[in-house]
Amino acid sequence: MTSNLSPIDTAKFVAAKRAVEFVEDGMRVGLGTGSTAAWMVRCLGERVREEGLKVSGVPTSTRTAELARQVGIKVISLDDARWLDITIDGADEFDGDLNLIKGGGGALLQEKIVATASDLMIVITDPSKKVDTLGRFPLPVEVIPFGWQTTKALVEETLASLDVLGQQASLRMNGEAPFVTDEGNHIIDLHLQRIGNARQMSMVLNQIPGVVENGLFIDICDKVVIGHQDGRVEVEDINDGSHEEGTIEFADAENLFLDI
Ligand SMILES: O=C(CO)[C@H](O)[C@H](O)COP(=O)(O)O
Repeated sequence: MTSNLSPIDTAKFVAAKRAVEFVEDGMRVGLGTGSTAAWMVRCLGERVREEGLKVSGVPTSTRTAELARQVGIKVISLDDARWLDITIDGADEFDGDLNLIKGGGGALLQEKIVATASDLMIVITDPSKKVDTLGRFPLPVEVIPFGWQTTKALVEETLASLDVLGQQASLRMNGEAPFVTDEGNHIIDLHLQRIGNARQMSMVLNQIPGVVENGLFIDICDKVVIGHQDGRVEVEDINDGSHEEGTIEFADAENLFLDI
């Protein structure tokens, strides 16, 4: 099999293509955000257009909503759906218990709400994002703009009392201005290197006034689909401990990308 996609995009496509096989007719589907999730939206759109699959999608960002509409997926709000059958999203890191760091793309708040409202949460990824212990990727923390510098100082004080190696916190920027999320908030990235107790870290961060949510997803993800650049795909399920392997045809991936 050949494709003009880069090896990393091929791996993302392979994971996305396998993951959308879990979507069934009539399902309400949470649509993640990021470059891997974008492949999933394209692959799901292909099933909608070519198989007549009927799904309603709840996007986790304005970017994803726009792409979903472009590829023919019916878009509804979470309030319309109330509860979802499945969510498929990317991640910045995952560990052996399928706990995650998310929010590299700045959509962690909607992503966590949508994933938590889903019967099944699937993460799609390439193998490079697997870690023994979370924390190599900077942990995003969404904070309200009011008094963000005070909130940042409180976060730094809290880090000093926890089992972490690094304690540097930086405001995420978009050029010269602070990055603004879809909900009008800012993001503080925590450069920790290693999070010894992710569950505790998540709970403690969310107790700080001004913090809206953090990017640790604990006990939320059910399955991880890992795509490889040669077309191999692995599916791990944390609930039943299963591990399956297969292959995905990726020669047509580029067309899907260019068409939409
Ligand atoms: O959490 C996210 C966005 O908030 C993304 O899922 C995460 O950043 C992974 O992105 P990509 O697939 O582009 O590597």
